[in-house]
Amino acid sequence: MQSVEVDAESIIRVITPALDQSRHKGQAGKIAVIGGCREYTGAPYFAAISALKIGADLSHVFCTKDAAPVIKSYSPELIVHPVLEESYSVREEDKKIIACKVLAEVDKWLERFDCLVIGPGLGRDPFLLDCVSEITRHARKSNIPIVIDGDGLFLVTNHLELVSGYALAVLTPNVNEYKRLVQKVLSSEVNNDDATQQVLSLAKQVGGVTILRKGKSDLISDGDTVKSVSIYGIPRRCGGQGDILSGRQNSLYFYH
Ligand SMILES: NC(=O)C1=CN([C@@H]2O[C@H](COP(=O)(O)OP(=O)(O)OC[C@H]3O[C@@H](n4cnc5c(N)ncnc54)[C@H](OP(=O)(O)O)[C@@H]3O)[C@@H](O)[C@H]2O)[C@@H](O)CC1
Ligand SMILES: Nc1ncnc2c1ncn2[C@@H]1O[C@H](COP(=O)(O)OP(=O)(O)OP(=O)(O)O)[C@@H](O)[C@H]1O
Repeated sequence: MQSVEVDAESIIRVITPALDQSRHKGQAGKIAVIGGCREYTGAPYFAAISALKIGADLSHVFCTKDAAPVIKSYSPELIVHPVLEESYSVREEDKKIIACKVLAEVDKWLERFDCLVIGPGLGRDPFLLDCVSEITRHARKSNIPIVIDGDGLFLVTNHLELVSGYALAVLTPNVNEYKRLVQKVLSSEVNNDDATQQVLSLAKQVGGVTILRKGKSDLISDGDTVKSVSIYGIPRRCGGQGDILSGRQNSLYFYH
């Protein structure tokens, strides 16, 4: 099976709304990133700021208390909520009540968002991931589009029910994340000889979510068709490029 190469630049030009003096703040997009912990403060920043650079009006970050002052210091444009907690800062007996508080804090804002990115720099702390599972469930109940990236993919690969059958979810796996997804969902290994068919099967098997497999050519499938984007960027492969993609994806999803 062949993928269809698309002209991503032309599509972006068509879907991005023109600047218009009659619009008010928020109409070009209110997005949020769920991510950022002790180790990773760059990833949520890259995702949140790139959504703004693409044209969103408001960009929020929900991160751990440790990560928040750092992310705030990168940019005054971001609205940063220090609400997530990792196990090391929560006593066992307080976990239930803290989890409820985290969820209540996020719920206050959730319905205002046009799209969420879940995962850049989230880390893998079990307590934090449990809270993020609940946030994902709430977002899904409210029909908010979600882009899952980074450690969010680690979470959903182990809990496929969080996204399974949710057509408003986009998963953006890199090489490692894709391999884990293929092994979990298709019980097989990555097949680069028929990459198009495999990404199609994967998207279908997860119930029509969109899979964007990052690589030399990005392959994108919703379980019905497969598109590819082969525009070449820069030859450097430094950390953070996927985070920028997921943040931009967030704004573009809303425009589309
Ligand atoms: N500044 C920040 O805050 C940033 C934070 N980040 C956050 O970190 C979290 C974990 O994400 P991650 O990117 O570190 O883990 P993962 O994707 O498993 O890669 C790890 C190793 O896998 C390999 N490898 C990767 N690609 C490959 C390829 N194409 N082909 C072959 N091998 C490949 C390569 O291993 P090596 O070759 O060095 O052995 C690489 O070193 C996540 O939350 C993310 O959002 C990042 O966004 C970066 C900026
Ligand atoms: N081998 C490659 N050649 C050209 N472009 C690539 C290659 N691999 C990835 N890319 C591009 O780089 C972007 C980021 O992909 P990458 O695989 O680095 O994501 P990631 O590992 O999730 O990034 P991050 O460091 O932000 O976590 C993708 O949009 C993809 O188009």
